[in-house]
Amino acid sequence: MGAPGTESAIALHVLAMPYPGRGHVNPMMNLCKLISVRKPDILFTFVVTEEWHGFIGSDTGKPGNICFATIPNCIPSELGRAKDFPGFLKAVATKMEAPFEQLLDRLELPVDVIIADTYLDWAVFVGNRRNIPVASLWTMSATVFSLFHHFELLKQNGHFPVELSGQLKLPKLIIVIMVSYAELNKRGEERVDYIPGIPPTRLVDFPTVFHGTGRQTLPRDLDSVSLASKAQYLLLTSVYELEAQVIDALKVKLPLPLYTVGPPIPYLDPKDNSSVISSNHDIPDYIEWLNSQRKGSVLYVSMGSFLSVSSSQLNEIVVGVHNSGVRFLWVSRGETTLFKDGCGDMGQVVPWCDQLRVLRHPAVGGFWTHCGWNSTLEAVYAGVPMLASPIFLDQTTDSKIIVEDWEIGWRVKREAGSEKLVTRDEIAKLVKSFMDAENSAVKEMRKKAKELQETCNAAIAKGGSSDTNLDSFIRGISQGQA
Ligand SMILES: O=c1ccn([C@@H]2O[C@H](COP(=O)(O)OP(=O)(O)O[C@H]3O[C@H](CO)[C@@H](O)[C@H](O)[C@H]3O)[C@@H](O)[C@H]2O)c(=O)[nH]1
Repeated sequence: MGAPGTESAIALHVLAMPYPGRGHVNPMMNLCKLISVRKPDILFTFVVTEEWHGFIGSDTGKPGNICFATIPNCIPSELGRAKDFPGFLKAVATKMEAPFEQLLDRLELPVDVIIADTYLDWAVFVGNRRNIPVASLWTMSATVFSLFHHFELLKQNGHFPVELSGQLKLPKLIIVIMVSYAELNKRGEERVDYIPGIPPTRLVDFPTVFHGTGRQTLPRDLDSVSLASKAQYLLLTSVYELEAQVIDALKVKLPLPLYTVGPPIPYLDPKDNSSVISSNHDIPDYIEWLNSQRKGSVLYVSMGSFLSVSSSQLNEIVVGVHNSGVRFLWVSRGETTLFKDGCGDMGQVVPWCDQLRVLRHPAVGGFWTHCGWNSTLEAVYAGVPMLASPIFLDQTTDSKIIVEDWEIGWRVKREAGSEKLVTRDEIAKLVKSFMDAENSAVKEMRKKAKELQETCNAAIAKGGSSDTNLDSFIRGISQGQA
């Protein structure tokens, strides 16, 4: 296991078990880093499949007291999991528990605490069976947790099941889900106003698993959220002030201590941009390119690490952004052929980037995002407004939060109703105005994004909500208290 120092120097042995997906592994690792900075005598064993170890095993920013341990590749490969998402979820639910237990038996140092992703609900049973406290880590918004938690209320109020016209259809071979508001009828516009702490929300903005074929996987979401209550702690990657009323309402209802500890990123000095803009030899080309762009002029485009929009829609987006005349940095996963004529000096296309570093770069003035919760929090942390283009799951709800509750973004699709693709001309117009620094609505939105950034900075500063919560959680696990 390679523990640093002697066993006696280790105050606590924590086993961290992320759900195998980028949007889950990243926040789990960052949480471990945040705890480890505060309490270097905690040893973390970070458990991933062998495949995931290949992806992240060379993490150079990881302190010595976080060590990897692997379980075999008992689930479908990350590289093809979007082809059969329900099948992937089933494998995660049924195939990982046994190797995880075998690993627990193999470890030399007994495990004092397990931090497991909420979607790995079997980890709660393992912990309870072995008398090891479990902290369940929820990597989506508190709002989405609460919507699952209050599922019965939706049923009682006739809001589940609802037939929103035209179900989302999944092609047999490749799941390419564009959340097509167009396919949802007027019922989708109805607002649900009785979930404690959640502002009135349209049905169409509920997680996609509440509608159509998305419902196939809803039982898993409901089970995981329900079983989280059997853990000893619930950790949320949200920031208290960003969803205060929802979190207060959940705290009243849940039988276990709940801590918001976000954003789950390695904190940097918010005023220090030197690592972003200074020149040195390991600066990637895209950062060099950003360094040469005007302040707030670049649109950063990233549609997530997993599912994608349909290729016809993507084509419209590529041409639309290009025609907008706005400069862009685009994370493209395999769709580079769409940039047929290259980008000239208008843009950069990269297969992957250090997203947080990009978002914090002064040249970046907007973020076209699929609204994954990590990306959403990173944009808030960086004070960057968003063009919300959700694809599936919780992203639809995040998009509503960004646009309606925080008012720091615009929807790419504003209305339910049309089945048509968003056209290149609509996109070009939208992007042009979204990035127009002289536009009064944009000025207001950028101001709000900066205010929310301040809120976020206050939460992680000494005595702020996330800072205090992290300390309380560490105290709790150190003293064996919930
Ligand atoms: O070029 C890139 C692209 C992404 N990222 C990082 O990858 C993570 C992506 O996470 P997220 O934005 O949450 O997207 P997904 O990977 O799609 O996240 C999954 O997990 C999230 C948390 O549960 C959910 O909110 C999403 O809906 C679900 O798709 C973020 O930390 C990004 O900074 C990079 O560093 N570089």
